Order: sequence, then C-alpha cells, then structure tokens
Amino acid sequence: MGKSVNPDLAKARSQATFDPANLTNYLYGGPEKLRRKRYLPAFVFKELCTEMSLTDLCLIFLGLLTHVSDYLGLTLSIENMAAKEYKEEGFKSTDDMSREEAYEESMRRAVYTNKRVLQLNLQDQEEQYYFREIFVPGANPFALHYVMFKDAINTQGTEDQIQKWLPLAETYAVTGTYAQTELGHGTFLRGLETTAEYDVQREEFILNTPTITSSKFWPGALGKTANVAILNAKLITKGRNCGMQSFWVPLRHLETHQPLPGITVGDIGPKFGYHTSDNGFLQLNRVRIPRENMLMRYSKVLQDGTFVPPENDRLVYVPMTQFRFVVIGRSGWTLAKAVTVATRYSAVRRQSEITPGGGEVQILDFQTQQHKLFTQIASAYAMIIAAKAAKDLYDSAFSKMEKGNLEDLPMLHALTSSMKAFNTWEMATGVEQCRMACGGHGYLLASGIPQMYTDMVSACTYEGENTVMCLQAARFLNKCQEAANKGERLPQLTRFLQTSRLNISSSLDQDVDLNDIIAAYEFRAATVISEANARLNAGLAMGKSQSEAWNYASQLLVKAALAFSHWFTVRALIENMRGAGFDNSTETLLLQLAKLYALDGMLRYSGDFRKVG
Ligand SMILES: CCCCCCCC/C=C\C/C=C/C(=O)SCCNC(=O)CCNC(=O)[C@H](O)C(C)(C)COP(=O)(O)OP(=O)(O)OC[C@H]1O[C@@H](n2cnc3c(N)ncnc32)[C@H](O)[C@@H]1OP(=O)(O)O
Ligand SMILES: Cc1cc2nc3c(=O)[nH]c(=O)nc-3n(C[C@H](O)[C@H](O)[C@H](O)COP(=O)(O)OP(=O)(O)OC[C@H]3O[C@@H](n4cnc5c(N)ncnc54)[C@H](O)[C@@H]3O)c2cc1C
Repeated sequence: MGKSVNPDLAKARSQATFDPANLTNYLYGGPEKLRRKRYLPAFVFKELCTEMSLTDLCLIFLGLLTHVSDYLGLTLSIENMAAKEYKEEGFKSTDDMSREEAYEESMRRAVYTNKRVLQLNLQDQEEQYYFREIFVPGANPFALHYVMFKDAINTQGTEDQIQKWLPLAETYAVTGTYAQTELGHGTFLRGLETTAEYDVQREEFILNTPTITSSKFWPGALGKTANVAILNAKLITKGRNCGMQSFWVPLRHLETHQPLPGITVGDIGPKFGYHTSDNGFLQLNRVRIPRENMLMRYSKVLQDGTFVPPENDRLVYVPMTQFRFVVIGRSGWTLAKAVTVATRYSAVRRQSEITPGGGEVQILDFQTQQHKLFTQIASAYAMIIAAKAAKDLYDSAFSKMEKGNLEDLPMLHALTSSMKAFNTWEMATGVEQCRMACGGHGYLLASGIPQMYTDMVSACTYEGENTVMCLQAARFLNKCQEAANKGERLPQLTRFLQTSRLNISSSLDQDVDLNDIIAAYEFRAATVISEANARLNAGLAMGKSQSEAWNYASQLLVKAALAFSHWFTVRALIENMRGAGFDNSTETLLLQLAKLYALDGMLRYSGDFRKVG
C-alpha cells in the first residue's frame, strides 16, 4: 500500500514544470546508478523489516538478478543470518542516548553494514557510501578507515605494502585511522613533534611523542575503534631530520583490542558534534616498528639508514588533497539534504495569512521563505556540479601524477584547498539557514537538520582549516598573478588573469545573459587577485619581509581564493547546465536556477561587483 502524501506537498509537486527524474538521473550519474542507489537500501530494509519466507527471499533474489545481478553476489544463507541477527536488535534512534550508547549503536550498525558490503560484494565506492549512509546516518566510527586510512595505503605505500596491507583493511582484519594532528599542531605540519628515529642496528623505527604537545590528538577512531594507524611523524635517520613521513603503526592487540606496549590511547571527550565518532589521543613511548612499516612509495630509508628523498616532498600530502575532494563533494550533498527537508516542510507548514481573512498559507508562499530556500537549492546544485567539474580536473591531473608528471600538483592543491574552504563555509551557512527556515521544528533533533550542521560544520576545520586553505590557494594564485604581470604563460585554470575584460552587454532592465554572468565573476576574481597581489607588493615596497608582507596582505589573499572558487563554481554550473542534454523545460529551469545562484552571489558580494563596475 503506497504511503499517503500530504495534499499540500502532492499539489506542490504536481505543479512542477519539469520531470524530476531527469534531474535525479543527472545528479546520480544516470538511471542505472540511480536504480542501484535505490535498490540496495530498499532490498535490505525489506529483508530486515518483514518476516520473510525463503520463498520471498528467492523471489527478491530473482528480482535482483534481473536488475542488478552484475554486482550482487548474494548467498541466501548469509543474507538470512544477517537479517535475523540485525532484526532481533533492530534500529534505535541515537538522539536521546548517552555518548557511550550512541557510539555503541553506531558501531553496531557500522559493523553490520561492513559485513553486508562484503556479502553483497559492493565494489563501487559510491554504492558503499550510499549503503552506509542509510544505516549509519551520523558520524561513522569507521569513517577514517574507509577514507583516509585506505587512501594513504593506496597513495603512499609501495606495491608490496599495498598487497600486504590493503586486503587487511578491505576485510576489516584491521581497522585504521589517519593520525597526523597533535595537541600542539594541526595546521603547521612542519611543527609536528612526534619522532620516528631509525635504529640501524635493529633496522627499526623508534616512535616517540616526547612532549605533551606532541601527543596525537583528534584522529577519528583513535579513541576506541582503530587497532592500526597510518601515523605521520618526523623521520630522523643518521642524526638528520628528514621531514614528515607516514608509518603503519599497530596500536591495539588484534584479538584483545588492548593497547600494545608503549601505547597510551583514549577518547578526547565530548565535542560540538560528531558524537558517534571516537576522536582520540595517542602517546607513544619509544614504540618500535620494523623498517618495512614506513610507507615508501615516494621516500625511502635503506637498511643502512640512508634516506632517499621523494621527487617532490609534497607527495606525502596527497591523502589530504584526496580527502579534500571528498569533502568538497559531500558539502553540496549535505546542503541538498537540509534544503530538501526545509522545502518539504515549507510546503506542508501553514502559518499566518497573506490576505487578511484568506486563511493560513503554506509558508512556501512567502517571498522571504522562497528567498531563504530557493537560493539554497541553487547553492546545493552549484556545489554538487562544481565538485564534479573539479573532480574531472583532479582525475586528469592524478593520472598524470601516477605516471610521474607532477606539473599539475600546485594547481590541484590550490583548487582543492580553495574549493574545500568555499564549499564547507557555504554549506555551513546554508544548512543553518535551512534550520531557521523551519522555525521551532527545525530546532528539533527529529528534523535531522541540527545534526547535519553540528556534524558537518567541522569540515570547515578538519582537513585543513579553511582560512589556512584559502591562503594556500592564494600562494598559487599570487604566483600566477606575478607571472601574468610579466606576460608569462599561465596554467589553463588561471589564464583568465590575462584575458578577463569587463565587456558586459546586458543591462539591468533586461534578462541577463549567462555569458555576461560568467564574465562578471571572472573579472571580479581577476580584480580581487590582482588587488591582493598589489597589496603584497605594497608591503614589500614598505620594506616588509616577504613573510611580513604576506601577513599584511592576508585578508585580501583569503578573499582572492574565495573569489576564484566562486568564479569556478558559477562557470561550472552554467556550462554544465547548458551542456547536459536536458529537455527544454528542464534546461530552462536549471538555467533560471543558475541565474538565481549567480545574481544572489552578486547581491551578497555587491561590494566586489560594484567596485569592478
Ligand atoms: C564531508 C565528508 C565527510 C565524510 C566523513 C568524514 C569523516 C572524517 C572526518 C574528519 C577527518 C579529518 C582528517 C584530518 O583532519 S587529517 C589532518 C588534516 N590536516 C591538514 O590538512 C593540515 C593542514 N596544513 C597543511 O597542509 C600544511 O601545514 C600547510 C599547507 C598549511 C603548510 O605547509 P608547509 O609545508 O608547512 O608550508 P608552505 O605553506 O610553505 O607549503 C610549502 C609548499 O608545499 C605546497 N603544498 C602544501 N600542501 C600541499 C599539498 N597538500 N599538495 C601539494 N602541495 C602542497 C605549498 O603550496 C607550497 O608550495 P609553494 O607555494 O610552491 O612554495
Ligand atoms: C571533527 C574533527 C575531526 C578530525 N579528524 C582528524 C583526523 O582524523 N586525523 C587528524 O590528523 N586530524 C584530525 N582533525 C584535526 C584537524 O585536522 C585540525 O583541527 C585542523 O587541521 C586545524 O588545525 P588546528 O586544530 O591546530 O587549528 P589551528 O591551526 O590552531 O587554527 C586556529 C586558528 O589559527 C589560524 N591559523 C593557523 N595557522 C594560520 C596561518 N598560517 N595563517 C593564518 N591563520 C592561521 C586558523 O585560521 C584558525 O583561525 C580533526 C578535527 C576535527 C574538528
């Protein structure tokens, strides 16, 4: 029996001027991917929530075979076992649980999904993510294991190390974390104090956190879940500091889960959000690991202690760059979830009258409510589509890097740094706007929006604090501006610094031309980047050192990085909407949405746009 839909919501949906399926397919990468995304949770929920005879299961299994047999390697006996095991315990909301209970409930669900992903033989990363998100809606205790731990092995390990360690991670023979941040340092990696001193006699590294500030602090899963860490430490060999390197460090006994000798580890305590993630601390008291435990894809330590440096000492940072891409994409989807909740609520919530005596209206009829929500719908589309565009750039650059061509690494770092800052800040303000648009009910945990905010706003801090990330991107942009000042050739992504002109044909009383919108954002970015460069040079002209002049110009440098990201986002949105092959009614609507996004941005940053004319 179909669920009854609220008549106001049904009416609103019936007024759509486009076919939502076109958009859904586009957003999820096509009808087959969408079908898979929908089929998996539906299948598992059906299996879990109704008493099923073996006949039912066979019918579903046969049904699956016609749809998704290309990846489901179901074995009924295992399915039955998983169903029984989970059904008896069932789902419990963590909203009013203690932190301990909430962590245990999330762990129970995460272990269940880990098992099911293996049983269903789900290989596709996105499908794994969709599947997990259904069952572990909050912070997943295995998040670091799924993302940074495995990515670090894949990108920093030698082929032998990958062969040895990745299967352990894939089958959960070990559960991992990525331990880099210390109590005293998160941003300034050259300030990390944890040492890995090479003992040439025993061909081992001695790991040590010599001070309280060198204690690893914040890594997810460190508090209870992980039994191995990819740990970043200062390598010291032959008396020389060779900079930050990554090491495979066992933390807890694989059977008893007790900390190993020399290891002090625990949870850092309650946080603003992310309650079901056990972020922890770790102290190492001269813990020994074999030489083979250093991840040696790019840099090596030979048996005699000789350090072989990497071709580029930034390659050790690749796992962070990779994860920044994950954050860029997920920010858009988080805002999409929040604005979906708020928009549906606004269709069914009747409050106040527009015409006295005319009866209470759907709050979606208020122009102020439309402005709050439609701008966030547009922003969610913009961030999701810009993330896809950035990922295309990333994939092409990364495949070159894998062949040893590192020329795109600076551009990649700048793009991921600036877009991670831009998207997470936009997501944070957008989710909060959606919460407030729902009035008191938005403040209920049951609305789902508060947890989206408290969990995800941490993305403005982790994986590179946003201001710091903007300044990183500004290093690249400033270099490009200096090259432009000298008439030198620029990377493709920043050639607009040399070509951007303000020749807008639109006037305010006509429907604005989309090419003019892109040109306006391009010109604004070029102007802000040029102004930041001018302020830096003014600082130098005042006799400041390079670093003092950098600090003197840093507020404008942050603005330059954000203006660059805003331009990249608007351009990606308009170009992808025009080129996506939608039918006329859908394309018309999406271009209208793109204009709304761009014009709203011009209003929010009207100072920049007025200044550049
Ligand atoms: C939303 C998705 C949710 C999914 C589930 C999530 C669950 C998990 C939740 C949280 C996980 C969180 C994990 C973490 O937070 S891991 C720790 C992250 N920490 C950081 O990001 C540290 C940030 N700091 C730095 O990266 C560096 O210290 C620095 C870049 C700020 C400074 O580097 P440094 O070498 O000290 O100095 P410079 O600025 O002088 O840089 C030198 C040189 O190197 C270039 N460079 C720096 N970083 C990179 C890089 N990553 N890739 C490439 N190149 C890099 C830099 O550009 C300089 O080059 P130059 O300009 O040519 O001189
Ligand atoms: C929920 C969560 C999960 C995390 N998970 C992990 C994990 O799994 N593994 C891990 O290793 N780490 C993790 N972290 C740590 C995270 O990476 C750090 O918090 C982050 O890198 C910021 O560093 P910090 O905390 O030292 O902040 P700081 O760098 O001390 O930032 C404080 C202020 O100083 C400013 N500042 C710092 N440097 C500069 C500069 N050069 N120029 C201008 N301003 C500057 C910043 O802009 C900010 O306003 C996590 C953090 C959180 C919140």
